[in-house]
Amino acid sequence: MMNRIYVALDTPDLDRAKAIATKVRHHVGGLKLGLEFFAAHGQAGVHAMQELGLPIFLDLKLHDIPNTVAKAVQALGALAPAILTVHASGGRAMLEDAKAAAPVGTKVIAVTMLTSLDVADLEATGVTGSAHDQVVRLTELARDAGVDGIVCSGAEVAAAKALWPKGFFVVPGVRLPDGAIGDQKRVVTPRQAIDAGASILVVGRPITQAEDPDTAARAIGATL
Ligand SMILES: O=C(O)c1cc(=O)[nH]c(=O)n1[C@@H]1O[C@H](COP(=O)(O)O)[C@@H](O)[C@H]1O
Repeated sequence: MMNRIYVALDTPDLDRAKAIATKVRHHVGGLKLGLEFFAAHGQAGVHAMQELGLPIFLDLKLHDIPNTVAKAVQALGALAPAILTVHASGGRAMLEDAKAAAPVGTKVIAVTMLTSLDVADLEATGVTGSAHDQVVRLTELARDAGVDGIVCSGAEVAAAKALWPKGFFVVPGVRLPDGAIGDQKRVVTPRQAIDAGASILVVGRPITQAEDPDTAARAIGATL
């Protein structure tokens, strides 16, 4: 079974990103590069990380008008990432155009409700109802727009998968029972997320902030 952990290399320091990736490369299935890394290093930084030979998840959570997102996806297509994220709340036309602009081998994945939000945060943005309802609504939108899958917390992934059995489900915000939660709000254990139907897990600080990232990645993998 392929390794389902993507390590989130959230740092603006290219040498640090490379050092962590080199340490954990045999214990993760891929590397996730996000806004922090991309803002600092752009496409050249992604190329540098591709030298490690692992699949790249480019997590830029694009959210803009359809034309702008499609053109950005087209420009990023040169990197041929395995996975690319957009925000589901950008709407159906944006999702359709993002998918149409992506290379054939790139999964376009729609972020539903960030794992750093709770119901009160959602309500402050004008959306009432539970996290479950919001994830279900955006999962249906993403599925009907023809993208490849969604990002949600481990608390909603079972409901999302029931609506979309062939979808690809990315679950971040996972923590071992004794782990520091930080800014995340809807957290489950890695094992709970996999049991509930996650296709892959995104794990950042529990690996990158550990004294020994290699041991931490192995310990998480051993619970799956
Ligand atoms: O799209 C994501 O990967 C993502 C979506 C989401 O709802 N929540 C979330 O935490 N993430 C990302 O997952 C990673 C979680 O990092 P840690 O909380 O350090 O494990 C970060 O890189 C976030 O950008």
